[in-house]
Amino acid sequence: MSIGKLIIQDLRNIESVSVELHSDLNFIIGDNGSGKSSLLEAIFYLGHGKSFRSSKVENLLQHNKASFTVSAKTNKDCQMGVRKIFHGQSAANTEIRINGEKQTKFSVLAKNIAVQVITPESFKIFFGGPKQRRRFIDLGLFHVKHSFSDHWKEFSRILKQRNACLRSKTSGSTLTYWTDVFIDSSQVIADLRAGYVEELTNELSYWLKIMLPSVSNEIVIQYLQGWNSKKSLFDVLQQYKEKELSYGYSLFGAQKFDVRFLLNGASIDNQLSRGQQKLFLLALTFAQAKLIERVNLVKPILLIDDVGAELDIHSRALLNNAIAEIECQVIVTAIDKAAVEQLVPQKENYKMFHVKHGKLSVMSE
Ligand SMILES: Nc1ncnc2c1ncn2[C@@H]1O[C@H](COP(=O)(O)OP(=O)(O)OP(=O)(O)O)[C@@H](O)[C@H]1O
Repeated sequence: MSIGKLIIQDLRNIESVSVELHSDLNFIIGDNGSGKSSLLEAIFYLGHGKSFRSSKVENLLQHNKASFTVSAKTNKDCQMGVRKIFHGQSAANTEIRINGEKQTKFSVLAKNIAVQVITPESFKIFFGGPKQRRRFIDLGLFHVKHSFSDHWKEFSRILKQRNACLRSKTSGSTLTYWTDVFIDSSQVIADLRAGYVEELTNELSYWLKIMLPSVSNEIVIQYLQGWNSKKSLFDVLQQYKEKELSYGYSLFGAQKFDVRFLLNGASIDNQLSRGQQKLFLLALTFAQAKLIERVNLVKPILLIDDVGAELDIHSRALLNNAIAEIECQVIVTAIDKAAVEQLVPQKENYKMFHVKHGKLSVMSE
């Protein structure tokens, strides 16, 4: 899947844009504050129903406007659109349409369009707390293992109930019941994730060979399921029953999973340079995109914001090799043409746009 026509209205500094994107590769060039990231925000919103930079969706709304709209026509003739309408400070309505039909859930849109973004901040966040890593892995699972979404909803419901018991210090049969179902549900989620991480690891090695060839054979993904892998979750919860009751929430289980990226057995963020970390994250994202494509037959859309940041000429050339290989729609932003010089293909198989004050124009050579 790739986006052909993209229409954006009243999103950040973009008042009105209607543009025909290239199905493979697009460059968005513009000064700081011109609206490059806003354009990526619009596409990301279509795939995720949220912003990639802010937890508040109202930050996407252009000042003094009451709604914003993003719509796209894909190369498969699928027309999809979202309008977010705000009423005063907090409440907002979301109107979602696919091929003219009203939809109530973003997940329906997300099944039709898989969008992944890499920004200069991504790698810092990614190697920081576990939140981003969990989100990344579960996004892949959502697209690749179709039963995951229902299992995850069920797990979240059970976790809530179990936490309510622990919070209110309800021990006895009610806690036993919720603990039993929590264990079963955690195991289902953990098995799905373990399978997915294994697939991702295999795919990653292919992309690392292209983007980080010098260390590609030494990098592994370590999966931490959320409790000691040498013990059953039942035994762990027995052992820490009092501790969980005193904390008032579940300390172990599938909600606590994480992944570590190791180079020769030690965390890669202490060993790779920032540019290499960015290449690693790109390789990981490309690997995930490829898995999504293989299973869904929907080509993900990759957004790379400010590609020049952290990457030297050599690294950009490596990224170029990966972009040539990925066969997904790629949208790259940069502050000037020089930053994308190594990424521009020989054949004119791309489009380059200039953005200024939230307006887009096709750039001539
Ligand atoms: N809600 C909003 N309404 C109107 N304008 C906004 C809103 N939020 C941000 N802006 C403005 O939009 C402009 C574009 O921001 P954006 O992040 O897209 O820039 P950019 O081209 O990616 O710049 P940089 O290269 O610095 O990252 C900024 O000048 C910002 O002040």
